[in-house]
Amino acid sequence: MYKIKLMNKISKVGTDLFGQQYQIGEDIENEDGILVRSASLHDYQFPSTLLAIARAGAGVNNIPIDQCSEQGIVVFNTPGANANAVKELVLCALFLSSRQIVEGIDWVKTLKGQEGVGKLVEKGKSQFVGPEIDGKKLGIIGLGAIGVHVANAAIKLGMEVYGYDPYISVDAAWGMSKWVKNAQNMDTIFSECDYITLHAPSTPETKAMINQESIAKMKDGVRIINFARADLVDSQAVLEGIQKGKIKKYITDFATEDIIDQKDVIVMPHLGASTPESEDNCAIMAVKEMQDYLENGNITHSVNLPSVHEPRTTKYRICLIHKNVPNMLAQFATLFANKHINIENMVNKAKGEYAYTMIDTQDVVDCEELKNLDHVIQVRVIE
Ligand SMILES: NC(=O)C1=CN([C@@H]2O[C@H](COP(=O)(O)OP(=O)(O)OC[C@H]3O[C@@H](n4cnc5c(N)ncnc54)[C@H](O)[C@@H]3O)[C@@H](O)[C@H]2O)C=CC1
Ligand SMILES: O=C(O)CCC(=O)C(=O)O
Repeated sequence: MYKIKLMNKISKVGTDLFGQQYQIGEDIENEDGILVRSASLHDYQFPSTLLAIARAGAGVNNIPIDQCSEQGIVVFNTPGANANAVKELVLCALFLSSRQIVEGIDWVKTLKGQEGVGKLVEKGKSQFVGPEIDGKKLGIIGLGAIGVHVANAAIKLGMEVYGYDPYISVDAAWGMSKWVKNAQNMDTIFSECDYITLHAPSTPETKAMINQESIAKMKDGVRIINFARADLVDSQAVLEGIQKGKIKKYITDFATEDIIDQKDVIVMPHLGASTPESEDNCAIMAVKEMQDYLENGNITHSVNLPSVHEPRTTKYRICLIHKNVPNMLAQFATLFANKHINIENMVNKAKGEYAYTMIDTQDVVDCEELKNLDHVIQVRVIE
C-alpha cells in the first residue's frame, strides 16, 4: 500500500488513476508521496518515508529542492500541462492593460441609481480610451511552454513579438513562430517594447529583474504583465514607475499587500492555471509520474534527478539515488558480484550533483550494504 498526501485540492480525474494499492488524503502521515500545487513546503517536515513530490504545475519555488535532493526525494513537475490556460489569461491581461476595461466596468457600477445611465455612459466613456494591440511590440522574457504559446498567439493577433531566453530549449525553439524576433539581451526588450510579459521561473537570476534600473530603460507608457512569480518584480519600483507616468499599467497574477489597491495595477488571485482543463492535465501528469516512480522506479519530468525509463523484465529492481561522483557503478557492481547476484540490466544517469542508478536482478540484495556505501543517499528495492 502506498500513501499519498494531498497538500492542495488535486483534480479527481488524476487521483482516480491511483489504483487499489494507494491510500490518498490530506491527513495522511508517513507518506510515500506528496501531490501539491502552490502550497509552500518550505516549512514542512518531510517524513523519512517520503520518496517523491509531484507538483501539479510548472513552478517549483514552493518546494525546497536542495533539501529534497539531499534527502533522496525526487521532485516532479508537469511541464506544459497548464501552459494554454496561462496563455489565455495573459492574452486577457494584454487587453486589460490596454483598454481600461476593469476601470470602465468599475465606473459603470458607480452610476447605479442615477438617472439616464445610458447618456452618462456615452458622456463619460472617453476617460477609458485605450490603444489596440495590433501592430504594437510585445517583449516576452522566458520562452518556455507558456512564453512560446503567448508568442505564437500574439503574432496571430498582429503584434510584433520580441523574445528573450538565454536557455531556450530545442523543443521550445521548434514550436515557436518564425516571426518572433530573437532579442539578444533584456535591454532590447526594455528599450523596444510597448508591452512586456514575464514567463521565466523564479530563480536567483530572475529575482527583481524588473527594477528601477530596468524600468528606466523602458519606453514611456509601457505595460508590464507578470504571470510568472511575484519576486521577478520589485513592486515598489513599479509603483514609482506608475506614479511618474513611466508605466501605464501593471497586471499581475500575484497579490502582495503593497499593490492590491493601487491605481493602474490589476491583481488577479493566481488564476493563471485555474481552468478545469489545466487542473485535469496537471493532475493526470503528476499522478502518472508519481505512480511510475513508486511502482517501477522510472523518473520522468523531475527537476532534481535525471530522466530514467526502462521496461521491467526482472523480479527485482534496485533503485539508488547517490552523489554524482566517480566509482559508484564499480562499487555497486562489485557488491553484486561478491553476492553472486547477476545484474541483468543497469542504467545510470546524472543531473548536476546527483545521479540515479537502476539495477534489475532476479535475486534480492541486502539494501543495508548498499546504503552504507559512501555517497549513497537512498536505496529502494521494488519487487
Ligand atoms: N500564473 C500561473 O498560474 C502560472 C505561473 N507559472 C510560472 O511561469 C513560469 C514559466 O512556466 P513555463 O513556461 O511552463 O515553464 P518552462 O520551464 O517551460 O519555461 C521557462 C522558460 O524560462 C527560461 N528562463 C530561465 N531563466 C531565464 C532568464 N534568466 N531569462 C529569461 N528566460 C529564462 C527557461 O529557459 C525556459 O525556457 C513558471 O516557472 C511559473 O513560475 C506557470 C504556470 C502557471
Ligand atoms: O496550481 C496553480 O494554480 C498554480 C500554477 C502555477 O503557478 C504553476 O504551475 O507554476
